[in-house]
Amino acid sequence: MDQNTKKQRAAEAAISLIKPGTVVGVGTGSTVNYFIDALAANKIDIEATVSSSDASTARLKALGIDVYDLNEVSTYDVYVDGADEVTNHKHMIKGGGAALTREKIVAAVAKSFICIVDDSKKVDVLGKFPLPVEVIPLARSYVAREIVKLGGDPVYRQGVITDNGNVILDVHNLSIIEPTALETQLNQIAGVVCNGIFAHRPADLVISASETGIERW
Ligand SMILES: O=C[C@H](O)[C@H](O)[C@H](O)COP(=O)(O)O
Repeated sequence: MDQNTKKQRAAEAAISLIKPGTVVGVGTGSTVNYFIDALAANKIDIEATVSSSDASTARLKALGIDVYDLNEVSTYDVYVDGADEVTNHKHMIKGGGAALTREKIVAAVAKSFICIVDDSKKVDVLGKFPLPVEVIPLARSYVAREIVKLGGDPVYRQGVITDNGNVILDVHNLSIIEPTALETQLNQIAGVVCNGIFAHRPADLVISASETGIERW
């Protein structure tokens, strides 16, 4: 079974957790694209969505699904998003598609976070996937030097501007033993907008698809 089929199966497994009449939080990426398509195909009568990126907003609207501005919503039940890595503790690395900051905000407003992945994303320790850090453009070199002091190897993601007008540093060679502490530490560097560790707000449920079926934890 190829990776895209697994992504699709994880996305479709999340559909049964979506209740009619509710607002649904929608993440970003190829796995979430399958979720958006399944939301439309299953014709679940949701009230609307809130979205974590311009790309997801465009896909939702193209399929006739309403998108609320997050400022119109005080809270909502379920946020569904993919991840680049996820652990048994439901900590994640996100931001491979540069959408980490809006994802963290939209996830923060949700009562629960459902992470949908194929089984290649499951890891014991975060950090093999280079950690995305969104940075104010003016601060790029300064932030990179500060990250080197923390033991990481930052690489500027050339040609990528986030939906917020910022740039991304991908930090290689981190073994993230204490994700909550590193999430906080990175956020304290002046010029960092957000980093891709989701540990302060982990997932509540991970749905992972493999050759043999769906695993939930
Ligand atoms: O910025 C992108 C997001 O964090 C994605 O959720 C993450 O990169 C996983 O993407 P995909 O489902 O395409 O593997």
